[in-house]
Amino acid sequence: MTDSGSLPSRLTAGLSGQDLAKASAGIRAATDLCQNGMKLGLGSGSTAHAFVRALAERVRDGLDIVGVPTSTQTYDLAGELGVPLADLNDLVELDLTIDGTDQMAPDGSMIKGGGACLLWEKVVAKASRRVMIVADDTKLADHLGTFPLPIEVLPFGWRSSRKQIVELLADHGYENPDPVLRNRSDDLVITDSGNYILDVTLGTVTNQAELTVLLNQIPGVVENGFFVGIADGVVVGRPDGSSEIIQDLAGRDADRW
Ligand SMILES: O=C(CO)[C@H](O)[C@H](O)COP(=O)(O)O
Repeated sequence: MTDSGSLPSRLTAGLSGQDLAKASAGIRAATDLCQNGMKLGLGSGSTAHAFVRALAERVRDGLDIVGVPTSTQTYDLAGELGVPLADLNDLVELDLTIDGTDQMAPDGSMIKGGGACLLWEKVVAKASRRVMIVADDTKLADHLGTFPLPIEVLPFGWRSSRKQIVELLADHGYENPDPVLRNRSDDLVITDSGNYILDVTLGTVTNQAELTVLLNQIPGVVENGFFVGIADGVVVGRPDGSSEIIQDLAGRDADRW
């Protein structure tokens, strides 16, 4: 389902290239996927935030939804824009989550966590009956792994957790894995749950389903950025402002987009 209909200029003014692609995916998701009465998971990152801005316009026009943010940044943005918010503990189950991705393979598996929000993002996605991803077309890859995998670890004993991560990855075919503690502008990145992020570049990944289980068995690993069997579909935005909705990704048997 491709759409290159006109985009509201107040949401796209001055944007070009990848930013326009992100905005077009976000606007399409808010326009075509959100309906009255829905309990929505609100993703994190610039593409999900383009969605939140477009959703806020629909709320101002009368759309009746409630949102659960997947990060403090999304909580702040959605709150400022007047999107009604709720605590996941008060809703327990959601109708639909719209979130971004760092990389998506043709079977719908993803690497997420470039914005350090993977833990809340996975909790919210797994609480949702349906998960749709918003992405510019650079995020679609024939396989995962060129984007470094984020792994959220407890600060307590993180060096021991890191050592076990290295051993696990080496045992599963990855040469000299080197998880790096994430810093931004020389400051250690601390997640919304008070944890650290280790980023590890893996190259070509084909065993993401197995790794996602094994990584989470290491004491101190809180969550990893593989999202396998979670996305139902993707809204792909392109630099010309067009967008396409691809449904039924989970379990899709394809090795190329
Ligand atoms: O997983 C995420 C944050 O943890 C984001 O969804 C991901 O990093 C994509 O971000 P952007 O839309 O800015 O490219």
